[in-house]
Amino acid sequence: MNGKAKVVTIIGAGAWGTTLGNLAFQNRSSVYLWSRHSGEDLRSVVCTADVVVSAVSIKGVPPTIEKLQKIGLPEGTILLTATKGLDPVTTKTAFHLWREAFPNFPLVVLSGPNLSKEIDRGLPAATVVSSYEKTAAETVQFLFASEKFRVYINDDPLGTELGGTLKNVMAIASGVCDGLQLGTNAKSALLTRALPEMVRVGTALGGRAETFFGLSGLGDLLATCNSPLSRNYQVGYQLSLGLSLAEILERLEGTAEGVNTTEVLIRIAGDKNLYVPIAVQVHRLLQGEITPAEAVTELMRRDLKSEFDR
Ligand SMILES: NC(=O)C1=CN([C@@H]2O[C@H](COP(=O)(O)OP(=O)(O)OC[C@H]3O[C@@H](n4cnc5c(N)ncnc54)[C@H](O)[C@@H]3O)[C@@H](O)[C@H]2O)C=CC1
Ligand SMILES: O=C(CO)COP(=O)(O)O
Repeated sequence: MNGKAKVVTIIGAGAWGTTLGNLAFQNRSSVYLWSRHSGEDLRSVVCTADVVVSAVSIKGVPPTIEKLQKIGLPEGTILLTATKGLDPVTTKTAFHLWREAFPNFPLVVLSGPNLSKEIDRGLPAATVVSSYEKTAAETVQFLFASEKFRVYINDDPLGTELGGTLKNVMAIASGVCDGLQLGTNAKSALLTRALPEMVRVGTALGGRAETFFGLSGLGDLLATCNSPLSRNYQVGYQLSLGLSLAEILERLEGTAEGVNTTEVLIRIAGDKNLYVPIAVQVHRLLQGEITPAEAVTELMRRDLKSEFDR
């Protein structure tokens, strides 16, 4: 299948699934947006699709995979995952889960600095689609690319996905930084130190270091850590104003994956002996063990070290 795909089925009618559906529709694809609440038969909309997009949050990935395994997808269907999270049961990324479940299907990851509300307004943005199967990546590239949405490809799906996943933890920290009005120096220090922490974890989990300096790593870190549109940023910001995590999540519009990702990341870091000082403080904050101000103090009073150690 070359050029623009004709039929795209998107599973997950949340903010991101809806935005991706609109982008493909504007490119003249036939788009089915499927939600578990719609009552529509999933089999009928996936079996005719050239591309099946998973835009569910991480907790929706295992049940979605299970449904599709029962249905049995036609050979050659391209699977695209747009989830940014870590599975709390296995600690795996969505790419890993999809790869294990559908080893013989072309699998593509889409991740980048993509705040859906800005894309919905028609503002320009760029993203990355990544796959070990170049033809599949190119098909997805043409499916979504437009004058408003520039789509790059690469061949490091794990690194691409982990950039988008790990920056959500940093976005919580960044929201705290802004909520406490710590200033531009502090924010610059935080984001600059966040990147090597992401690289450390991301490369230990199989991503390539250079990928984290691209759109799906640094790009998404900057977008999410600087925007009140980010749900993860909002979690940190509102914690710093004194709201409880439960109150924030209750009122939040949509999913803040960083809350679960932080918990899973701390387990991974423990198992693999990875140094993740920012994530540790975000975790303690989310657990209610420390206040936002104490988290900042803890980060500032660590042993002095060389900038490029560990
Ligand atoms: N909103 C955004 O700007 C972007 C979001 N993402 C990622 O896309 C994913 C979805 O995000 P949003 O659409 O914003 O979240 P959302 O909260 O608006 O929607 C979540 C979607 O997941 C589905 N879902 C949740 N649990 C499920 C389950 N157990 N079974 C089946 N489906 C389930 C919901 O029905 C809904 O369609 C997240 O991993 C997020 O990090 C990625 C890029 C941009
Ligand atoms: O991933 C995103 C932007 O690239 C969306 O960020 P939030 O999930 O924090 O809203």
